[in-house]
Amino acid sequence: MPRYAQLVMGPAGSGKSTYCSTMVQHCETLNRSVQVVNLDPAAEYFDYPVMADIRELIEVDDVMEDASLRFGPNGGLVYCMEYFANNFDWLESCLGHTEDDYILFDCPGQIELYTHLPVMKYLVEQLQQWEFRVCGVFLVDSQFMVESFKFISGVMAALSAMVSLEIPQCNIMTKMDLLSKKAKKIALACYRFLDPDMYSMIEDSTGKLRSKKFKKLTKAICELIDDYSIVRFLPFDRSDEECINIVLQHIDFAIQYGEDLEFKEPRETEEDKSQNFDEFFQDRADEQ
Ligand SMILES: Nc1nc2c(ncn2[C@@H]2O[C@H](COP(=O)(O)OP(=O)(O)OP(=O)(O)O)[C@@H](O)[C@H]2O)c(=O)[nH]1
Ligand SMILES: [Mg+2]
Repeated sequence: MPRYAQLVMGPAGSGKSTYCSTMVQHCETLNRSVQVVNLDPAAEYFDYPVMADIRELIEVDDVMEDASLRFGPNGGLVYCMEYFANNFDWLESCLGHTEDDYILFDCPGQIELYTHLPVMKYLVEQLQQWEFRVCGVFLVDSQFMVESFKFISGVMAALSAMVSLEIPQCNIMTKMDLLSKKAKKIALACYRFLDPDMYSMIEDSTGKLRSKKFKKLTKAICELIDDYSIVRFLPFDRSDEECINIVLQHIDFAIQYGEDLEFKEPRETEEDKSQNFDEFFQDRADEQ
């Protein structure tokens, strides 16, 4: 039986931990069992029950206090994640092996983990060896939509995670509830941000630039994103059950969740019913 995992990634403060707790609550109402693993060694607060917590293995504060290592918060976190990558047996013992596991991994917010460090790739490979089907879930704060430059960098971050992890990935625009009604309507109606139209981004962003060099560079970056044409976003509003459901369905589809679940009897078609009626009346006629 396959096991299922969502790797919840994204820049600091993009709403990863909130996404995990919202999903857990949503799945509870659907009567689906979903567990969460905290992979953020610097996490201080989250409001979901954890099945495993990386802080039991290593904590950033301990690394920073170590006089021989002398790391700051970011270096300390990278050290912790590398330590974690060398100790996957800890994770294996925490995960155990239940059939039809569905686990959310709440990852840290350091962007370099998704752009060029190999730790997340090692984790994906390890999970795949343990028969997990992994879907990347990359969160970007919807406040990024306010400015084209910010948005382009958000798209680039999502794209580098997609390219480096080589797994199905759903990109999600979080905190949609914070957008004003008008902004939300525009975002949803014209799909400019959800299905990025890089050519209108070029016009938007290069108009403000004076330097020709930067104009050219921005244009080249936008064209690169457009060439890949695989970055799309789903809106995520934690107060809207329908919205949460659509996101979950996309992810389930990407990892084919439910494909191996027990087969349910199809409903009888009209033809079957009439056949049964025919048999019934035949039996009654035979009896008489
Ligand atoms: N209104 C609103 N606030 C949100 C939403 N998601 C997250 N927040 C708030 O944004 C802040 C950061 O959210 P977190 O879930 O901690 O973000 P994170 O990505 O886990 O942050 P790090 O682990 O520090 O990288 C918190 O104050 C949340 O309450 C959302 O959908 N709507
Ligand atoms: Mg968090």
